[in-house]
Amino acid sequence: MSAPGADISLPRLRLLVSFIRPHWRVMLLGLVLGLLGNAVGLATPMVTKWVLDSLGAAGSMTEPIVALVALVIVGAGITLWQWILLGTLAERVVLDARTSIIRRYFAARIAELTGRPTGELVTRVTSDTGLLHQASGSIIGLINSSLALIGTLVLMGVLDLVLLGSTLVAVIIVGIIMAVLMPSIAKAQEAAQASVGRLGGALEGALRAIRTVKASRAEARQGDRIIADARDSAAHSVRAARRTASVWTITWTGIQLSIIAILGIGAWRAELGLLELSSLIAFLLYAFQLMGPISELTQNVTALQAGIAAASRIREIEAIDVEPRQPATPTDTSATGPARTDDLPVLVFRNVTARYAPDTPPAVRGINLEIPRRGHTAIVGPSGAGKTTLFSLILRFLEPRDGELLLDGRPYSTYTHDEIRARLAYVEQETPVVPGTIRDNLLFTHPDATDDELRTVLTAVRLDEKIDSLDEGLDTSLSSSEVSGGQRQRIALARAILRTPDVLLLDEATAQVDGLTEAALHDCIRQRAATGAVVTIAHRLSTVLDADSIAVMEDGRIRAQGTHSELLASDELYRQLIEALRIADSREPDQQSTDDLAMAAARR
Ligand SMILES: Nc1ncnc2c1ncn2[C@@H]1O[C@H](COP(=O)(O)OP(=O)(O)OP(=O)(O)O)[C@@H](O)[C@H]1O
Repeated sequence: MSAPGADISLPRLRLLVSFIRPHWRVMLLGLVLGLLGNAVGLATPMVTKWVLDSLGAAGSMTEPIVALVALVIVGAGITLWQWILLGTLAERVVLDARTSIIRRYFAARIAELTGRPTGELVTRVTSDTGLLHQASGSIIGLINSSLALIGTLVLMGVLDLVLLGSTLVAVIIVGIIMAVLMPSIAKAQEAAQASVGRLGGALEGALRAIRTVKASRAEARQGDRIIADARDSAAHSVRAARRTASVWTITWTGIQLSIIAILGIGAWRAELGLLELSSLIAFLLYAFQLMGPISELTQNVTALQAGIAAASRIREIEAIDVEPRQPATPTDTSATGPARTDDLPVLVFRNVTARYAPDTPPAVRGINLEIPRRGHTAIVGPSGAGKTTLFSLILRFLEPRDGELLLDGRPYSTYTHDEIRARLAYVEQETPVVPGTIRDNLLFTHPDATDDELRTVLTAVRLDEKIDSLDEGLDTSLSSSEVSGGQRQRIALARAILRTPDVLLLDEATAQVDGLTEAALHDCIRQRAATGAVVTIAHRLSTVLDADSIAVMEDGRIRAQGTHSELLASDELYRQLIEALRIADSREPDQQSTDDLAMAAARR
């Protein structure tokens, strides 16, 4: 990605300033300290001239020397204070930006996050925010160094206008070189940063799929692909480094040549009696000092450009859509819905159509489905039939385009996302556990659950003995290899049944699970279905046979619904699915899913 130009245009500068604005008081103090520091720096050569002018005048040397020492000490104190102040400010700006992005990520709609490479999202927090660090002090630095430059030139002019003329020639040449080279340095830095973002995305994806990468013997190829992004970043950074080096070298040489010129012209003018020797020395001191503001200007412009690029990448993230915190339709008395009775279905789909993007065909259409307050509803169907989309709608990861969902007879729009999810428990198929220990995972939804409650659910999923056998028990990290895939699924199940949810949503793993896990799963489904609602995306015959009601999906629609025997008698696709599941069950148990089975059925 190349951000639109690397210029320091006003709107882009405003973007950077927006990160620093909350800290304007500290900025102001930093600026005042900077100005004081400048004044001290500018005064030093003049006081040196005072020392030289007092040479020979007995007894009058003390004052200027004391003043010189005082200037050095005060200058050091001011520099130290400003340094610490601006360093702290920079860290605060970075922390603020990181906090804001992290909060945004967790508030975002699922589609906003799943549509971007995870690693790139991570890079925005870790790497881009870092660039704000230097940039935060660069605005003050720019003001300071510009004023120092002007102040130095003015005082040089006070000392000798002819010498100032030769100095100005050097300064103008340096200025032109900077103006030409600086934008290209910023562009190169920006491109390097974009490559780092791509690298993060690709690396994260590849590490996530490391088993497949290795099994496919694709380590070298995959590594090369990602290293290409790293190389790309390095190439841009090297270009930036080369240009920065050129700017520096030319600036240094320019200043040194101008000092030699000043020395020559100054000595000649002193000989003619047009310039005092003390003034020449003071002028030379200013000429040496000139390097300070010029190099500061260079560094600050570079930091500012990098910061502006980072700021626009960070603000881009702030444009991502978040889930609303308030219900779309505020609840009024008429919207509270019918009284909650056992007959009232807990969830209802009323003619629901949903699509993932405005220009894509609907993923599900015309869905009418009731989930009773008690019992097990299984959803079956071939791959792409819309099973996961149905779950996404229930969990409100996706909003219907037409129709509506009801919870306890009340439209979803009258609830907040939080209120709805508080009534559900969800066991996802692919990543059922979060990073951390077993305890962290169990307490994830209800952090206040007691150890007794944890033990009860662990017993229910037949994990109690396993946990007891672990050295660190509940505090065993899930990154440890001591916990198998099936056990992870049971941990997720235990978490889901911890506080008896109204609706347990279970996306059954397509991969084969061990016997113990399968048995635990079915016990839990049965127990939960006796008192609450369980909805499964079923991939196993035993789960389907367990269900009180089965919805058969095909091509985004529910084509049939009923009990197992009703569907066997009435629905051809269901018969094919079941036949395929039977074949799968009678075969060596492996990675069968209804998806593969449906394909098998289709071939028959
Ligand atoms: N994030 C997405 N963006 C765009 N289209 C999507 C997205 N997720 C699913 N779809 C499309 O929506 C339709 C239904 O997909 P869905 O994932 O709900 O099916 P499924 O029955 O769960 O399939 P599977 O069993 O393979 O997971 C498919 O045509 C799919 O291509």
